Amino acid sequence: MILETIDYKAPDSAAKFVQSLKDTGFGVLANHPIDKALVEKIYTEWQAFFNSEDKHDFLFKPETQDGFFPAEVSETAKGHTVKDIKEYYHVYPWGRIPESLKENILAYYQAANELAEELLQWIEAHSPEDVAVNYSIALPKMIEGSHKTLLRILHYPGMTGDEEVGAIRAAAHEDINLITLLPAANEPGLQVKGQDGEWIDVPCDFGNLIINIGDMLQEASGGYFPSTTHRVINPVGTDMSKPRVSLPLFLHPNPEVVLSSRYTADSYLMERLRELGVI
Ligand SMILES: O=C(O)CCC(=O)C(=O)O
Ligand SMILES: [Fe+2]
Repeated sequence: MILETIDYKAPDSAAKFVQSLKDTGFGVLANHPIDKALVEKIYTEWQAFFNSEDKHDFLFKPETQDGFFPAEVSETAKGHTVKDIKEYYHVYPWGRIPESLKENILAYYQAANELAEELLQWIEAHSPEDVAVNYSIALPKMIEGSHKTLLRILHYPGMTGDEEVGAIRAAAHEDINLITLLPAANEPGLQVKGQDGEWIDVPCDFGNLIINIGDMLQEASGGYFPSTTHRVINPVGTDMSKPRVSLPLFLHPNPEVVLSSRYTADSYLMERLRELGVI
């Protein structure tokens, strides 16, 4: 499997991008409209937040799921028994956000949502007719004004050597949502699983934007777009002590959106969160 980086501004970018999503579940865009300087500022200021004790004032609320999730309550991926080596913060525009971090993170949330709408339009336009006919409403409409779309700021601390045996930064998993937008993180580690079972590094040049299909779009497209397994591996050697920050935006439809004859967005999400043990 090859993950080709696609120039967002090229005349055939939409067709190439959607082909990549169909073939691999992933698409990598260069030359896209997300402001790199903004992303860099966010990495720096959130790294400082995770290094401070302030984060404990924002402990997540189980009912609303916004706020800080310490490493002790971090996720265990579906089918795994060992917790991931990570802590994270869930940003929703309606949720709690540290005052000094609000401006940049909300600017990013909005810009990334706008781009996501355009990319869903690309996916809609390049879905074969027999697939598109099953979308209950246009894909960009599914996320319009959604309060469920989640921006997660992930902090993977530098490794100390005391980590639980078998634990990695993010164990192999699939995303639950429609699509995920992820700026290349400040350190490598993200890998995607090819159909032959081999792990491939996702091109992580700073400035790339990585997009992947989640289970909800796999469901809505009757399996045409695959929700591909991915993971984040631990750094080794001299990079071992380097922390890593990443910023996935999980695009979630409005809860009442019909995904398929089996699920609405809400019933699907609830089933998956129960499996993850976070509700
Ligand atoms: O940190 C990353 O690069 C990816 C994280 C991820 O896959 C997730 O949180 O679902
Ligand atoms: Fe993921």
